[in-house]
Amino acid sequence: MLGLLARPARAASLLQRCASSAAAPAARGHVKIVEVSPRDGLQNEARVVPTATKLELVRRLVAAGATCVEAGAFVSPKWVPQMADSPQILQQIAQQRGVSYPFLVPNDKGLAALLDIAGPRGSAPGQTDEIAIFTAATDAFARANTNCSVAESLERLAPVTQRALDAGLRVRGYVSVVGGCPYQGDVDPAHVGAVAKALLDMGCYEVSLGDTVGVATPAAMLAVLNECTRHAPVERFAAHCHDTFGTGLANVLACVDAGVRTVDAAVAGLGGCPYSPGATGNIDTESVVYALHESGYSTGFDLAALARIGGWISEEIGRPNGSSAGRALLAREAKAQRDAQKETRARL
Ligand SMILES: CC(C)(COP(=O)([O-])OP(=O)([O-])OC[C@H]1O[C@@H](n2cnc3c(N)ncnc32)[C@H](O)[C@@H]1OP(=O)([O-])[O-])[C@@H](O)C(=O)NCCC(=O)NCCSC(=O)C[C@@](C)(O)CC(=O)[O-]
Repeated sequence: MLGLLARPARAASLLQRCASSAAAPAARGHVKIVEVSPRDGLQNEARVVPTATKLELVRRLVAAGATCVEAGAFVSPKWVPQMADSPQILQQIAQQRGVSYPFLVPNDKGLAALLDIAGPRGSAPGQTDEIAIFTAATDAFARANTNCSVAESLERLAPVTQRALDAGLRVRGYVSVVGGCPYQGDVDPAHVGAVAKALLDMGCYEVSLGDTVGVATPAAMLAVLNECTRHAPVERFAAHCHDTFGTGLANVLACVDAGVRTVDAAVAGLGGCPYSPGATGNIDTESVVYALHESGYSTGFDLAALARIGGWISEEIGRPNGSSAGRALLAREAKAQRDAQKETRARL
């Protein structure tokens, strides 16, 4: 991929090819993208984003090829006001066959509220087939995020997980601050491995490794992955990278090279971390999809459609588009449209 940078003409034609088709060659297999923008991307927005906009974001992402969209969080609205309409989202989401819509659940109260709407799996309306539970690699971050230590959060989450599994839901786990903590600094990868193991032992089908504040490097993510894979095969782990220091995409690609086949990302690089000053959003889905397609992986996404969603949602919430890949694709599309109009006028 880096070779492209030195060859603008080839880069331009690759961009055009990427923008025109989701069906890039997939010689190296499929990477699942968990689109987290409706939840992780929007949760820190100070201005309330209308429920209809969130639903439209989910709808557009699925239309662009997403098969897993993290659609909201049944957390305390006192802690995260932006997620207060998650029950309405779950009720109103136009669910598509073959697409998962996980919701974050921090405790029994959140699960009870979700099950009140969703019911056991298979009982419509408003069903989801998946929840995501979350803890951290450090006590300081766990306290800031969930008001309890890591050990306490695991104790709290075990019965939540069991109850969700009994209701037929799949449970995904998150470990935050795997690459560094804004309060405690360095994080021991072996400790991340132990927390990830606890989530897997509980019944999580997968654990997403969150570089929450975007400080990890590829070497750091690989050290974490090495420790985690002492406990379970690499397919049980996902990469969740933020891009504060510009290493997000390199971290994702290093993890994929090491065998990770699920990557979390947010369109337009939406997001941020309320507990880490200056932390930027999630790695943008557009650059992840571009880099994966160009590296021979499939993702199922239509990159041009994704770029349009990034432009649209950025305008809706009044933020600059945080995806440089998305901005480039949109600029090229706009130029192609202008050229086509010029040509039409010239022919008349
Ligand atoms: C865990 C708690 C609830 C503990 O919060 P607490 O204050 O210790 O709990 P509490 O039991 O004392 O409850 C406080 C109030 O919240 C209510 N409450 C309690 N639970 C719920 C619930 N589920 N749904 C709705 N309301 C709830 C509860 O009823 C009570 O209301 P009051 O009685 O005062 O009116 C709180 O700390 C919380 O909600 N934290 C969530 C914070 C959060 O959502 N953070 C962002 C998601 S994690 C993340 O972004 C990282 C990730 C996943 O993306 C990966 C990465 O990047 O690393």
